Amino acid sequence: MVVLSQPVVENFAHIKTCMPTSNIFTEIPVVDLLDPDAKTIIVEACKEFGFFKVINHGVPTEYIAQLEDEAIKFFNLPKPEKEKSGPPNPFGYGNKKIGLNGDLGWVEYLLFSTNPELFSQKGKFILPGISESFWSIVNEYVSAMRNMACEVLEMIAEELKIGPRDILSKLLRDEKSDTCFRLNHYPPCSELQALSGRNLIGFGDHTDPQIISIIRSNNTSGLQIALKDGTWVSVPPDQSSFFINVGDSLQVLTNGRFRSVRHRVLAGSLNSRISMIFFGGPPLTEKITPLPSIMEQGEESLYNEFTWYDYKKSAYGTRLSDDRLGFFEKSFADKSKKRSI
Ligand SMILES: C=C1C[C@]23C[C@@]1(O)CC[C@H]2[C@@]12CC[C@H](O)[C@@](C)(C(=O)O1)[C@H]2[C@@H]3C(=O)O
Ligand SMILES: O=C(O)CCC(=O)C(=O)O
Ligand SMILES: [Fe+2]
Repeated sequence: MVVLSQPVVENFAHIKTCMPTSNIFTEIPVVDLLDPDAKTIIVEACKEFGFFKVINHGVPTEYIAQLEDEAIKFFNLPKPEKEKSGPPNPFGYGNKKIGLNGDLGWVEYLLFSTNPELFSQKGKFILPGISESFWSIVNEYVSAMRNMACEVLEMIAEELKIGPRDILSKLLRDEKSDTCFRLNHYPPCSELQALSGRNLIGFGDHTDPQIISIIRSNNTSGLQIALKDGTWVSVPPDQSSFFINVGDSLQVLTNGRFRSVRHRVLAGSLNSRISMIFFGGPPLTEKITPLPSIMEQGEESLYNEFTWYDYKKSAYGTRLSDDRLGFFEKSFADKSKKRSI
């Protein structure tokens, strides 16, 4: 169990709450990476849920444990120490404020770019609260996540028969890949639970903008995903497995065949949740458009053409729960025309 010092009762008045749901996601697709049928299960899961769990992943447990220990050490530091690495712009330490447009959650976090140019200046780390050893553990972990994300993307390319095996994974292997990494800590909040039976929203509902995200957490629940019909279901935690999300960019690259999954995190009343998320993104100049090899004869793109830079620029101007992809859908112009009549 994670031992984190209890937070002082802080003001949670501006943070949204919701009733805990009893819906447990029991049909969660489980992908055994050593199973020869893994690629079929992955593609089915990406179409139906945009989400699945990975077991037999081969990531050494010591990488995971070391990183979790470092994260706990960091989040246990006194507030002024942690704040030396903030406020996030968008990288760095953040507390409750998510993004730049007024979103709040019961969470503190560290957000990193995995591109060292953004973090080191002549070998000196820009985030003062982050030691070199912490940084090197993050690097080891991120490179294990990149390998796993690429393996999954290669299985997808094979199963969909969309040309070279690396047609998707090369976007993450590119040295200019715009990938980021996040450590989240959701302190428990027993007071609210006792007062109202409600849970604080740790991280509000959203889709991830990138191609693919890999979530790993300790054994504390909180992650929920929305099914196609909009029902929220709770994902049972499993500290030895990884959970994979389809991001907006992969939805576009597959012309809507895969579903970018809406998800959120509820803070618990008893235990801290610690999560680490790898967000695999393409280079900024990459055009995000349906892969020509996936399109059937006569099929049209559902989206206007844009680069990852265009998408990110637009995404950073939105609130967490906004439909970011909506602005780029071809039907968006028609929808807004109809609305104004
Ligand atoms: C409110 C916001 C936070 C976010 C940038 C945004 O304007 C909209 C997308 C958000 C999100 C969700 C997934 C990842 O956690 C994240 C790092 C990302 O790439 O997009 C966050 C952004 C953030 O926290 O800065
Ligand atoms: O902390 C988690 O488990 C998920 C958080 C998340 O979805 C995100 O940071 O984008
Ligand atoms: Fe997310």
